[in-house]
Amino acid sequence: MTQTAFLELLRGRWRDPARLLCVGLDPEPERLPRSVRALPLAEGVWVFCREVIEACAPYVCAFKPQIAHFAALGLESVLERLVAHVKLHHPDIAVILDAKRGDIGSTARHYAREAFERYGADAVTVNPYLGGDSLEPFFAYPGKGVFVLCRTSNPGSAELQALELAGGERLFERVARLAAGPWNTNGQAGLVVGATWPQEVARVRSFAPGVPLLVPGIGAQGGDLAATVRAGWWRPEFPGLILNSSRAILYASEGEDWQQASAAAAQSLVAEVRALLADLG
Ligand SMILES: O=c1ccn([C@@H]2O[C@H](COP(=O)(O)O)[C@@H](O)[C@H]2O)c(=O)[nH]1
Repeated sequence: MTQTAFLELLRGRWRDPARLLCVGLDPEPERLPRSVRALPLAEGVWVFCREVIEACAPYVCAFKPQIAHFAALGLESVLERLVAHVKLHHPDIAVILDAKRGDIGSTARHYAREAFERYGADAVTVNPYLGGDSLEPFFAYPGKGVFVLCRTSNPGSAELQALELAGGERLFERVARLAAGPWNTNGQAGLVVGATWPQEVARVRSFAPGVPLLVPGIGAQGGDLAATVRAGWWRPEFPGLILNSSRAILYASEGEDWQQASAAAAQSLVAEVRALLADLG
């Protein structure tokens, strides 16, 4: 069966231009609602994530499972099942596997296979530190999105990513230029830029026009939603922003009304984005 290319999935969901939300799936056993914690761990994580997917599906352009949250618990099979669930029940919604892979080519081939063949993700996050050749195995997959870490949301990200290179360009700017240009051999490149750095979102947008930006950092990390949308939004038919929120949606309520609480949090984020876009004109 041919799969829809990642950018086509985004275009489909962006027919509603405010549907820029990506809900991150970062299960944390101690934060699961009491009734879910009563289940065996694998069953609890499956039920919790599946219900969040169902509650939030109307509001999202993508889901982003974070692989460490599953692998650390030995729950890779739950992750496989969740991706398959999205692909079966919501085939128009993209799954971005947040794995931040990066290694020499021979190993990177296995990471790419893991993301796209084992898990069946539509896109994956990768670390560019080893250079363009380490990313080739990911870009070798036609139609699969490759999100290159550019200016990450964490407090220490400037330590390396903002270093000034000879000639004055900063490292993250070089990454943006390379990822949008020569590295992007399958035409499905994206960049990861934190909502905690809206000015850098604007810089990255100027180096990578029209490239989708995966923007974590709103919600639990306190990133600036309004400034981010203004800085990174591209065009009405291709807004170019995937705004990730994980904990603020997943754990909107840690009580037994969690499905409704997650749906309400997702809906209100989309409403906020809609109001911001109306202001943009
Ligand atoms: O720069 C980055 C890159 C990835 N992440 C990941 O996104 C989510 C954010 O979770 P919140 O609960 O919304 O803070 C998480 O999976 C990170 O690993 C990021 O935060 N920053």
